[in-house]
Amino acid sequence: MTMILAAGDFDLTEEAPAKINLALHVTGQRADGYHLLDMLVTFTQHGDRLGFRASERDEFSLSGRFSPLLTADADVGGNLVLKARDLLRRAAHDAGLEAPSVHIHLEKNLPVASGIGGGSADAAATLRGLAKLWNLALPLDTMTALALKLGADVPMCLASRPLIARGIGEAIELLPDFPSFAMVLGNPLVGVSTPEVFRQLARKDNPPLVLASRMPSDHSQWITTIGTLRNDLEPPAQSLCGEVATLAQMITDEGALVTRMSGSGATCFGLFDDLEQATAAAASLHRLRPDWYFQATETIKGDA
Ligand SMILES: C[C@](O)(CO)[C@H](O)COP(=O)(O)OP(=O)(O)OC[C@H]1O[C@@H](n2ccc(N)nc2=O)[C@H](O)[C@@H]1O
Ligand SMILES: Nc1ncnc2c1ncn2[C@@H]1O[C@H](COP(=O)(O)OP(=O)(O)OP(=O)(O)O)[C@@H](O)[C@H]1O
Repeated sequence: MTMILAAGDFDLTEEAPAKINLALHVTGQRADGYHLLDMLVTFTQHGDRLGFRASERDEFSLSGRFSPLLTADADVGGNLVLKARDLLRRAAHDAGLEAPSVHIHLEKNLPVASGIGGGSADAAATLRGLAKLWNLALPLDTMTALALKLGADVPMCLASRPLIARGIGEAIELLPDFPSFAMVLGNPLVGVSTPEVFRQLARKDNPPLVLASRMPSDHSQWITTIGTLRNDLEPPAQSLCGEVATLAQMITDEGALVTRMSGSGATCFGLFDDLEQATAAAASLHRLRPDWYFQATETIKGDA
């Protein structure tokens, strides 16, 4: 079913911003095999959107460019939106609260399995949206614990504000003074397997993310600082998927101040001076590769 997500059709709507790993340093490995990460993370204005309305029975519908890659069937696809709904409903019932039937609509604008955490963002937006619709007023700690059960990136996406995350993503420090950046997102629409990228890492004990004792104080200092950081998953992703290096070079050639891959790829981002330049770059990239995904956007600034 195709449906345009118009706010008026729903009791409330919730944005699900893309998660961008401005830096991702792999610093070790836990006994269970999961890798320890130091991440500088921000979120974009562009993202998925969810709509919620009271309904006689639970319903889930999808629209948007990337919705054909997902299924609305809870049992087949195990969509994270439905997992988040069920988890929050159980927590509400355990607390003696009502969590009535609901129609959830997901407008899927973000490429799937692409290193920008779309599924995690949708799960977090579902927790935020349903907590409001059901008037749950659960403590932030409870919401964060529920988020972590849905995935390591979901607590970050619950915040959807610039932050540093450590561990596997659960230890979060918000960055209230972090600026907004103009950004181009690019994806060759070729899947890269996250476990395979981690398996191909040459080293698992890379230097941690160290920001000088004083945080950069403005936009241009942050750009310089971000330029000195890394995504340790980029070399293995490049060797598994040749398009990643091609894409990064194309974004750099459009004049990006910093170009890097996000997460385990294949999405790469470029930082630009302003949205006008980012929009022109995205249009030019689209002309070069109309079959790939390019999007100009701005990132969400910290809540100072
Ligand atoms: C790398 C990040 O993009 C950083 O934001 C995310 O943590 C990845 O999150 P994701 O796509 O939800 O991936 P998950 O489903 O959690 O993990 C997929 C697989 O990647 C590997 N994995 C993932 C995260 C991590 N810290 N160490 C790992 O070794 C594990 O083999 C895991 O089974
Ligand atoms: N709502 C959803 N949106 C996207 N993917 C979903 C969703 N629900 C379940 N999935 C499944 O989750 C997997 C990961 O999708 P997602 O888009 O979150 O990955 P990602 O962008 O690589 O995330 P990360 O940056 O955390 O690695 C996909 O293979 C997809 O089938």
